[in-house]
Amino acid sequence: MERDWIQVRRDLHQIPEIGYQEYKTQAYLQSMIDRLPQEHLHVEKWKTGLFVLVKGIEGNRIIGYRADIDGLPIKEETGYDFASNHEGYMHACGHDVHMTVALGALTEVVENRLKDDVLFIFQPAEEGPGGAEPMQTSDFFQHHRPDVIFALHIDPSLPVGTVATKPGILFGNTSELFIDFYGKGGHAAYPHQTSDMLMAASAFNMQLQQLVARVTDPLSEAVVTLGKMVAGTAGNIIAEYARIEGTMRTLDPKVIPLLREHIQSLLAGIEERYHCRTAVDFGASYYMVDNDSASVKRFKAAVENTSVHYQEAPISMAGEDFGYFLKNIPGFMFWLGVESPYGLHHSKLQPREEAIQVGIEAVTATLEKL
Ligand SMILES: CC(=O)N[C@@H](CCC[C@H](N)C(=O)O)C(=O)O
Repeated sequence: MERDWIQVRRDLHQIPEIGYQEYKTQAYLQSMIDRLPQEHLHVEKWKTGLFVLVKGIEGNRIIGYRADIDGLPIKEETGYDFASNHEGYMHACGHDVHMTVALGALTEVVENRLKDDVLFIFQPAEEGPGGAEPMQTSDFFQHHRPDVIFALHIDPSLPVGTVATKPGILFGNTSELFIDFYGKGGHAAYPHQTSDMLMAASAFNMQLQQLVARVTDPLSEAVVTLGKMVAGTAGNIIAEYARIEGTMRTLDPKVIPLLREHIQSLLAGIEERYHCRTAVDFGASYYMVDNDSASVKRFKAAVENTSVHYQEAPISMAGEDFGYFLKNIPGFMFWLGVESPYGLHHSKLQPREEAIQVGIEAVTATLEKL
């Protein structure tokens, strides 16, 4: 059956919702699945996500395919006439494309049943606080645990028609970082009577970067980014409170606890120097995406039989909670080229929509051969 996957992607693009708020998204996905012949389908809700099991002809194995479904708190600036209807939120990480490709592959598999069962996983909260780990503890997953699993992520830097991955580590380990600074505010003209939290948070930011320069082994690879800092109320009031939000990424999972330990010690110094109290929360952490070499080999062979071009990918410090699936089940993740002048997490991200059909072709071919 011919479907307009570009329209589906545009519909999903208009309703981005953040982690565990994906109610409209779940309802939209469910409505698309309801239109398919139901005979060999079983749909199970999990929080704001969905499991969709397609029974195969023999059903000796289960192949898992996961698509993440959440959006980001970014104000869209694409100028699309199908831009986000949710002010301040955007599918700026391509999960609208991920879901559309999954629906396309699901439709193919329902219409041309495979030998194996296929479990499609529409997973909430990839951007945080993480859905992959808790989803695996559900009864449904425990009873339909895939033997092998894979997923894709769009890549704005790759041309349309290209997919890329590698055996071994593809994405790093991550840990979020949230710190509140509590001090004493006051008049801009009397700093000696205050403890300035804007200053404390700035000092912490400068010291934090030195951890990567001087604490971690240069060969172990690490990056620490603070993406948000909030402090103060007006130009002539010394800030009594500041908050920073950030993330750390490493290739070696042992480096995350090391960074956390040094952050605690830096904060003890900040408290003493700036006469303040701090509270740190390391939020969610994601395990690295470590691709199984044999599965990558089968993926490469599968796509080489199609019009899709395969190439080897470099390691990325992006984080992906799909790593938690791969911690327990062999499989892999790959990049799908979408050629956008603006990158992931950018308000002008514009994936080329021809990539959707390429994704459907690559995923369907892989489901047949994995
Ligand atoms: C592919 C991608 O962009 N993933 C996100 C995952 C975020 C993990 C977590 N919320 C964190 O910020 O550490 C990424 O930012 O890499």
